[in-house]
Amino acid sequence: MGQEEEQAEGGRCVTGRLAPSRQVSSGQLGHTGTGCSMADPAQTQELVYLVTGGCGFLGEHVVQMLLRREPRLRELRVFDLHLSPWLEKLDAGPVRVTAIQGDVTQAHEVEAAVAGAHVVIHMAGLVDVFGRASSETIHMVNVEGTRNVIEACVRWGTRFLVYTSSMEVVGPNTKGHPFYRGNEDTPYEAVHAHPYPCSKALAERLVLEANGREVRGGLPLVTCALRPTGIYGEGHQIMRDFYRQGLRLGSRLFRVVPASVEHGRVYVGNVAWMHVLAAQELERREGLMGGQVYFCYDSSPYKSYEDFNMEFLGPCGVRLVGTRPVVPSWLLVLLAALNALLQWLLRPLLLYAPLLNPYTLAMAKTTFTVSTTKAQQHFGYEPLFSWEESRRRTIRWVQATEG
Ligand SMILES: NC(=O)c1ccc[n+]([C@@H]2O[C@H](COP(=O)([O-])OP(=O)(O)OC[C@H]3O[C@@H](n4cnc5c(N)ncnc54)[C@H](O)[C@@H]3O)[C@@H](O)[C@H]2O)c1
Ligand SMILES: C[C@@H](CO)CCC[C@@H](C)[C@H]1CC[C@H]2[C@@H]3[C@H](O)C=C4C[C@@H](O)CC[C@]4(C)[C@H]3CC[C@]12C
Repeated sequence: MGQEEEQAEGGRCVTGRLAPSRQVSSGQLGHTGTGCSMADPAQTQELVYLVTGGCGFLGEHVVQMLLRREPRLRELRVFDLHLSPWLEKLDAGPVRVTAIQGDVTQAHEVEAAVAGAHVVIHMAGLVDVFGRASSETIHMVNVEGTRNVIEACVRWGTRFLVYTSSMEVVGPNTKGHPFYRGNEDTPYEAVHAHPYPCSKALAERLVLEANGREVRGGLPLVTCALRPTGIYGEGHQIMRDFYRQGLRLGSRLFRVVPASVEHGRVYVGNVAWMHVLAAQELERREGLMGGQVYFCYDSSPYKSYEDFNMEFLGPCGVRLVGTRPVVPSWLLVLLAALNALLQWLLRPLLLYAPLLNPYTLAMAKTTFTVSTTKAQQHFGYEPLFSWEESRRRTIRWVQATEG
């Protein structure tokens, strides 16, 4: 557990913008031999993987994990609206990495990327609970983008599709009902009002309903959805925002949510590992895994959102003031509503999108934690990183962000 190698540098990546036709440009990376790759030369490298959203927070970890833990990988296609510079420093060993700048809302771009892929991990999406994007845009990217991915799989005969869903497909709901250490079968009234959870729920349904559809060549499509809770780890933008806010406030943050509210969190490396494992096992266990949902979990402790963040920000010199909320609940509700009003009033002039709004407050105030072993039972998932290792890596990253 937790003994993953450090990310190695070296190699080169040939990136290519999508041509209007279905062909993507690609390049063979030189093998620099780092010891990071799990590839066994004796095994045939035959598989082509496509990761949509592969340049995002989770996507980067999935790309790295695939390179280390999928010995059958021949080509890895990384599809994203914005290609990241780290792609050029990837050490891909003998694997061909194809970077594709594309938009999931454009069916022809998705088709070109999917053609010839054996497995698709679809995680491209707009993660927006702060009102940065319109509900129409969120729907277009998260739902119609997912529809395009499914249709491309059917068209080109790609049989295995793993979708990155979210805990928010279940809750917290608009009524603030607690979901206390629940699992995939726990009854819960899933009622969505916000565009982001609505879009994730619709997209997840599309993916699950597509399981069993006949793809080109006559075989069935096999799909599953993974539902992370709040992901943390290296690259987590919101953690960085809290750290900067703490520094601005004189190395302090103020408790505003009761410590008794539990919030589910999971380390990004473990979420990435779960994606890789699910993708690998879909083929062997299609009868069991096809059409299933799995919460992403590991041994991260159950804590409130703020107390959990302090596990990393504390060692970086930030302290949390108050054992109870320092602001009365009604005032926080008022501030959140005021932020929403300001956002609406200022919209014609500028984008005002603070962390606190009625929706994020409701999320932070509602217990939502999972306790399940379904992924372990269905495809043998065990977290790769212990809590201690996840914490150590995250602290090191937070320290480095302001360094
Ligand atoms: N971060 C979390 O806590 C969390 C929790 C549960 C589920 N998820 C899900 O995990 C996935 C990845 O989330 P993340 O936290 O890495 O977010 P992210 O924003 O860092 O990554 C999303 C990636 O998708 C890309 N993208 C956005 N629109 C696109 C488009 N139209 N076409 C192609 N690419 C596009 C972005 O450029 C980005 O690189 C999302 O589907 C999200 O809903 C995230
Ligand atoms: C009241 C504030 C004072 O400290 C705290 C606000 C915290 C919020 C910004 C975050 C509380 C819960 C977070 C969400 C949760 O972890 C799960 C998510 C699911 C995922 O699909 C996307 C990210 C997120 C919505 C995440 C976003 C930030 C919070 C709302």
